[in-house]
Amino acid sequence: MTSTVHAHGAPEPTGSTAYVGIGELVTCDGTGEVGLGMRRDAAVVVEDGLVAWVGESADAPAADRRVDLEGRAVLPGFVDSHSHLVFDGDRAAEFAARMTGERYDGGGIGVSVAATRAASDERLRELVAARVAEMRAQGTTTVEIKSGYGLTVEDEARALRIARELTPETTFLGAHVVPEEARGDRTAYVDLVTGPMLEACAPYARWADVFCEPNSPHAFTEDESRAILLAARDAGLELRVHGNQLGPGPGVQLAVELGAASVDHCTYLSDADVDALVQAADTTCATLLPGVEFSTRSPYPDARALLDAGVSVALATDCNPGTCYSDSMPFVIALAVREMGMTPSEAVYAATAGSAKALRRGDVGRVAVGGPADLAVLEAPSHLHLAYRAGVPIARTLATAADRTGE
Ligand SMILES: N=CN[C@@H](CCC(=O)O)C(=O)O
Ligand SMILES: [Zn+2]
Repeated sequence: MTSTVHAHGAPEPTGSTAYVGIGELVTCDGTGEVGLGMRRDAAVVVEDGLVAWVGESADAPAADRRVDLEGRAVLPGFVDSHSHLVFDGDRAAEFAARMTGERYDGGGIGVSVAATRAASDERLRELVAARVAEMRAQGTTTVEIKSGYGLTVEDEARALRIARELTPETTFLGAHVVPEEARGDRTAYVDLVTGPMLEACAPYARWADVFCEPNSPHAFTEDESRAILLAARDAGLELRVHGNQLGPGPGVQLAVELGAASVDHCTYLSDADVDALVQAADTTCATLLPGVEFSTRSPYPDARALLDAGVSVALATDCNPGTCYSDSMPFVIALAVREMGMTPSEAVYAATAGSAKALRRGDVGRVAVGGPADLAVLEAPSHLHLAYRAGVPIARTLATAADRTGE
């Protein structure tokens, strides 16, 4: 375990801290409006990285330190359950081309693969750490990180080793695309992913993921995806799927069939896909990534319809160099409200407890006594301001529990 860090890198002091004068405390305890568990004039006492007490500010017990938040809102730190932070290189020109009409088809991933392979361990480690620090500065306290820009046995294992230094939520994505050198023999590449690559990566990964997308020549078919996910499951990894991003496809049904924790994107869904997600709501979340629709000029998924049908909806950034180079959960919340029909409360829940569910984590994404003290604070009196003041940096991490490195 590494030591606890504040958003700005200062160590969390040992002993207890009473955060008092919280104008609005969002606990996500499942009660009240959409489960947000809101309390007014609240206080939270944090001790050694854990929440030790929650209650009325006036009743707060004595602590080693007392911090008056003067009416600010406090909420669980955001849970970003989908990111691809281990990369080098720049694809800003690809983004600019899309803004004038170019379509995204996954072809640019090869550019990031070449740059990432060429980077030293030290440089990659610095890049990933800086991105995680940027997330924390905006209120994110749990992050999932995928591999997928290595696509050789050594480069994928390296990406996961580096990611594992920062989070236990690491995901093996050797099946991101078929790399250029393997295009002539897709079967051989699938054999590599399900064989030596999986074996080298499994020790550093909790999850396995596949870019299942018949609408991209670079990604994986339903049969290829099933074979890769089954092999990963046999190796002890839990499953997630990139599905239905570029058009209708088999991703959602496959994720549900295999009991994946989440199917991510869900931009193009059929009625049968929605039905399957409703049936599987206890097991499989639909993780929506509206930063991708923003950055690829694509239609947004209909979150309103999914929520009304009873689907478990999560929100995440998908921070990556191609489809969304933003690691801002407040930006995602604002898009979810403005473009996908979610209420501000639904969006905050989906970005905290909902996204924790997509990682099968019952401990994070909520504020509960005995749980990790992962807290975000707003320069605002209410969670409504996250969407209301879009683009303004009002969220920051207030406290984090000890970094959970999975070691
Ligand atoms: N679609 C697959 N992977 C990423 C994009 C990766 C890239 O373009 O570099 C995504 O989730 O959108
Ligand atoms: Zn992704």
